[in-house]
Amino acid sequence: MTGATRVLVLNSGSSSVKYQLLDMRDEARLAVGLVERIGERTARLTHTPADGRRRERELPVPDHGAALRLAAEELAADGRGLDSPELAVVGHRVVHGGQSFTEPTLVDDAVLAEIERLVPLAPLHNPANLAGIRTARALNPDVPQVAVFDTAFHTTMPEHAARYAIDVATADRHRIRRYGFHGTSHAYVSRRAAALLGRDPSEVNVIVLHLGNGASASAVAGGRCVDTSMGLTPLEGLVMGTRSGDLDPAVVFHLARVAGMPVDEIDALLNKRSGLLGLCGDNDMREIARRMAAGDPAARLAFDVYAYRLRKYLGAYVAVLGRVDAVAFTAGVGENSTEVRAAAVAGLSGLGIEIDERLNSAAAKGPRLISPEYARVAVAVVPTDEELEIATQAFALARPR
Ligand SMILES: Nc1ncnc2c1ncn2[C@@H]1O[C@H](COP(=O)(O)OP(=O)(O)O)[C@@H](O)[C@H]1O
Ligand SMILES: CC(=O)OP(=O)(O)O
Ligand SMILES: [Mg+2]
Repeated sequence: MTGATRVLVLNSGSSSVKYQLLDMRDEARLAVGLVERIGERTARLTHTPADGRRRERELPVPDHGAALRLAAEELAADGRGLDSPELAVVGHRVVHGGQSFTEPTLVDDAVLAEIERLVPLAPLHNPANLAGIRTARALNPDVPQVAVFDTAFHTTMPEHAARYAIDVATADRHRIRRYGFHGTSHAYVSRRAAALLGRDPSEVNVIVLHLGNGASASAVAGGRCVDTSMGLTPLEGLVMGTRSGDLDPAVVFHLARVAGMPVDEIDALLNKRSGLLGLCGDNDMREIARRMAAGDPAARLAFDVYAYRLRKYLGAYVAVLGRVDAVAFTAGVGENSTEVRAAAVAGLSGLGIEIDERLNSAAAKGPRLISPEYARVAVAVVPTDEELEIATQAFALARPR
């Protein structure tokens, strides 16, 4: 491999920026960083270069542009700033690509304008992603920027899965349909699950359970997504750390009419104060497991609601796929919580889905099977790596051919 081989990956959330600098020759991480609490009185930056000597700073960071300039300063202090000739491309996670973007895309002014046009569909995420792209461009106008969309992998969903059963004209006018998110992770993990079975992705049907702070399930048939649990926004579907997931839409009318809540307050309630946090006051699954072990009934209920929703989606996606070869657990909770994995598949042996308790609780890293050998469906733990996937896609697009 000749020429520049480094990729900077930016993942801008609503109040944080995560970044990684990778060298694509060996996929080594040259730096990993996080700026959190952007816009609050003091933000915190954590930067860990390849030597593992972590640096931390607390300071006010007003917006995402300022966060990226700070990250660039830290990288420059390592001799790896955005002006380095080794930098091949900057890859950006962009949450909402609507129906416009089905693949990673080299950013130009038209692409920026289209991401801007999608802001009403993702008011918390897309502005942060845009700020990241604009700032990276300003810091080095010569380095290509590639946008990798959370929604892209789900654009293969058939119309009957993507449509809500509402008036078609209204839906179309306002671009209301099911888009799905976490696509980079679902794509990566479904491919890795196929590899774990020693099969080509085109030959296998996989259910992926991405369980982080945000959580979503997807049904992947022969490498293509056919359904996913998030919808117009990342609020639909599974119970999450702070989001309710599925509920009767009439709950919203009820809160407005009977409780007198303004729409922004309902939005905040369902997105930020619901899910596990709303049910028991904690959104960290480790804490919930600890409280549950100590006999705390609220934590128990939160866990049961979470696991029950997961089980329902598993059953639904067995029906969607007809034949399932693998179920893959991923992200913070999926990779680490033996309790959640066990509860999610409890009672599903009739569907061929079961796990081996010893394998499930073994302390292991990396992709691994946790189902008994005789089981019809392979159940696996497959660590996700959205940053590596974004870097790989961005590098492939930006490399001179
Ligand atoms: N050892 C663990 N056991 C159970 N849950 C864990 C463990 N480690 C992390 N988690 C959970 O993972 C979640 C965060 O997942 P992560 O994929 O990092 O989230 P995101 O990227 O969406 O912010 C938290 O709820 C945390 O409690
Ligand atoms: C889209 C989404 O839900 O992302 P996250 O899990 O990072 O909040
Ligand atoms: Mg994550």
